[in-house]
Amino acid sequence: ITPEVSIQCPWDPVSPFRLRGRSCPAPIDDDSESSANLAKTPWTHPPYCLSLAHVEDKLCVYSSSAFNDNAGISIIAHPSTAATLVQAVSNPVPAWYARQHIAHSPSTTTGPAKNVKYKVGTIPGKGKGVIATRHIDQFQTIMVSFPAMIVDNELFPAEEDEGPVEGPRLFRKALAQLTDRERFLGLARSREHQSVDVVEDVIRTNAFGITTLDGRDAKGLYPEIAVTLNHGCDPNAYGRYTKGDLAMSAVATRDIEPGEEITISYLPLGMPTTIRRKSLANWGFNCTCSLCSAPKEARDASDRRRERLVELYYAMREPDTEYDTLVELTREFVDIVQIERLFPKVGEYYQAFMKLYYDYGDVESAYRYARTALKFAETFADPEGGFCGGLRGDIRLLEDLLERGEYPQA
Ligand SMILES: C[S@@+](CC[C@H](N)C(=O)[O-])C[C@H]1O[C@@H](n2cnc3c(N)ncnc32)[C@H](O)[C@@H]1O
Repeated sequence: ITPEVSIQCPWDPVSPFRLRGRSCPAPIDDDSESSANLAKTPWTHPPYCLSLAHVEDKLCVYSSSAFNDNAGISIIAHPSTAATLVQAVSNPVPAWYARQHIAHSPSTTTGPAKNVKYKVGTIPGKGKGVIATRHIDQFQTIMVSFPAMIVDNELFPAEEDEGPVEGPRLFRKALAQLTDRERFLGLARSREHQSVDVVEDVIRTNAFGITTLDGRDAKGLYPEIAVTLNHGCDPNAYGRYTKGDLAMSAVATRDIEPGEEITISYLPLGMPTTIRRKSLANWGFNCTCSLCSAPKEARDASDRRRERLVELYYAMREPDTEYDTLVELTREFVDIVQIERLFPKVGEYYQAFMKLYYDYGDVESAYRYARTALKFAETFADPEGGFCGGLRGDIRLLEDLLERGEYPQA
């Protein structure tokens, strides 16, 4: 690693408090030459690196004690990934707004809990949970959390495989360098009976899957969200991750009234009961959410609708599907999405519709679906992420086609 080399940061921050187009600092690791650059970074400890047997580059622990109002962060990543995280970790902006929602944790609250529309209370059958105290509008951000840890998925092979033997050493260092260790250790574990490292267990049980700016899959641990929000199979909130500032927010998928429990889905949305049960086994609890505890007929009806969505998805793609049939199938699909309230998936679904209608030469409908897809994606996905960027490009292309009128009519 050559310290002088500065790579172009793949992120143009949206925040007005940060500069556009700044380059990322050079990657640094534990060799003496590169650690001379430590002062230019937010890292408060020298990188602690291990060369893993089957991995090309080193994996290192990077920590910043000041991050997120001194809660601290530890990151286990390749040096090149850590370099792309420097901007987000240096950003002092999140502190005031990340902390304003932690009303239930006075020891860590530095300011008045303004705008907090919920409280933490007891939920029958689920332990603690989050309850709305005021009306929350659909699409509103309910809470924001910043990560205590980010770990490259290299340390998390498939459940049945053993992780690299060096894993526990990296995990231990990451925990030791965390300012607020209680915030981490207070989280649930689900493999206490097995010989799994505590840090690994906490992360496997509570972390969200995220992608770093350089496209690496990782796990992000967001304690405030993980410790409070219970799982719902028909949730009224959705976890939205924004790469540029590393925030995870809970966004309302529909209007929420005071007294309602706020839930997110721990699983991909839209799964039928049997698959949900199997997947939830990973968390080791019997789901008592509104859908799982609904009468059997209601659950079966929901399952049928969810299974029907998959059938429709394939039927719409059949090459011999007539245009009129496509329109009918789309209507049925949209109706089910409404009934099952799968609003965070509208971006993805409507993007697929855009492609299909375009293939049928119906550019006007393709354009309408693309616009709606973008509106939902900007709410539930990362507005600066690749999915939204791709949609914006598609919309420009479709606008251009519509303006020129140069396309075969449906
Ligand atoms: C991240 S914690 C959420 C807060 C937790 N209720 C508590 O009191 O600490 C996840 C745990 O909450 C419980 N939980 C979450 N969603 C649930 C659900 N839908 N049904 C039953 N228990 C649930 C399970 O014990 C699960 O392991």
